[in-house]
Amino acid sequence: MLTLSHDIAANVVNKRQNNSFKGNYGHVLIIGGNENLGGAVIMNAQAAVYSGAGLVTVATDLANKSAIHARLPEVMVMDYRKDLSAAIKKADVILIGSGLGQELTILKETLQAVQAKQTLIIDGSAITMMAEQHLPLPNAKVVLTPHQMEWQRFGEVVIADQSREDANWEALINLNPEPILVLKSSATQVYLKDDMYQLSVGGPYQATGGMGDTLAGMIAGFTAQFSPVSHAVLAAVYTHSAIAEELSKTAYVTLPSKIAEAIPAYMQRLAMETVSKAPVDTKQEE
Ligand SMILES: NC(=O)C1=CN([C@@H]2O[C@H](COP(=O)(O)OP(=O)(O)OC[C@H]3O[C@@H](n4cnc5c(N)ncnc54)[C@H](O)[C@@H]3O)[C@@H](O)[C@H]2O)[C@@H](O)CC1
Ligand SMILES: Nc1ncnc2c1ncn2[C@@H]1O[C@H](COP(=O)(O)OP(=O)(O)O)[C@@H](O)[C@H]1O
Ligand SMILES: [Mg+2]
Repeated sequence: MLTLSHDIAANVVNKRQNNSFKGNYGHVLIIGGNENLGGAVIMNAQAAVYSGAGLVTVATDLANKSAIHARLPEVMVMDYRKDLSAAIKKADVILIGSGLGQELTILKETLQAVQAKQTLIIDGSAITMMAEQHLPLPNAKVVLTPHQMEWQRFGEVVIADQSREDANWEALINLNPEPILVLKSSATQVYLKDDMYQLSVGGPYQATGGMGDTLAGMIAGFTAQFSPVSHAVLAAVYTHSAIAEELSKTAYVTLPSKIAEAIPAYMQRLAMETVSKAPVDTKQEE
C-alpha cells in the first residue's frame, strides 16, 4: 500500500509549453446526462474544462443543451442519439456514465466504438448497467470510478470486504483488460498495475451529490493532458480532495461546482512547484 501524496500531483502538473495550442491538451467527449440528470454532465464538463482539457464535447439528451450552454460556453453539445460513434472516433478521452440512467443503447454503442489507443473512463450509471447486463470491458485504456455500491455490483466484492486490498485485487485480475480502479469512499483507494494507493486527503464535507461526477470530469481533463494515464489519474484524485480539504476550512460542505472553480488556481500552484523541471510531454503514448 502506498500513500497518494502531494508530490505525485506536483510531478504530473507542469508548466505549459509556450508554443502549444488547444490540440496539445486533448479532446474530451463526455457521454451522459439523461432527461433528468443533466446536472451530472454539467459537473463532469465544468471539471474537465477547468482542469485544462483542450476541447470538451458533451453528448447528452438534448433537453440539457440550453443549460449546458448557459453554464459552460466553452463546451460543445451534441445529441447522444445521433452520430455518437463518429464523435467517439475524434476524441482522445471518453467519459461515460454520469447521469446516464438506463440508456443502454448509448452505452453499448460507446463500448463498440471505442479504440485501443483511447482512454475510457466509466462512471456512475454505466458501471451499474455493465454489471446488470454482464457487459465486458472494451479494449481501451479503461479507468473505472465506482463508489462502494457500484463496485459491489460490478466487481462482486461486498462493501464489507472492500477495505481488504486482496479482495479487490482478486476481482481486478479477472477483468480483461485490467482497468485502473478508483474505488471511491471515505477512504478512496486507487489500484493500478501492482500497486494500491490510499488517498490521504479529503473528508465528510465531500459527502454531497455530484462530488463523483466532478472527480470523473477531472480525471478526464487530467488524462487528456498528462501521461502516462496512471499518473494523471493519481494526480486528479489527489487534487480533487486536496481542493475540498482546503475549501473545508471555511465551508461546512464543499460544493462540487466550488471545487471545480478552484481547480485552475490549485493546478497553477502545482505547476509552479515543478517549475525547475522540463515541461510536461503532452500526448506521449504510454
Ligand atoms: N445532479 C445530478 O444529475 C446527479 C446525478 N447523479 C447520477 O445519478 C446516477 C445514480 O447514482 P447514485 O450513486 O446516486 O445511485 P446508485 O443507486 O448507483 O447508488 C446509491 C446507492 O448506493 C449506496 N451506497 C453504499 N455505499 C455508497 C458510497 N460509498 N457512495 C455512494 N452510495 C453508496 C447508497 O446507500 C444507495 O443505496 C449516477 O449516474 C450519477 O452520476 C449523482 O451524481 C447525483 C447528482
Ligand atoms: N466522508 C467522505 N470522506 C471523503 N470523501 C468522501 C466522503 N464521502 C464522499 N466522498 C467522496 O465524494 C465522491 C462521491 O462520489 P459519488 O458517490 O460517485 O458521487 P456522485 O455520483 O453523487 O457524483 C467520491 O470521490 C468520494 O470519495
Ligand atoms: Mg457517482
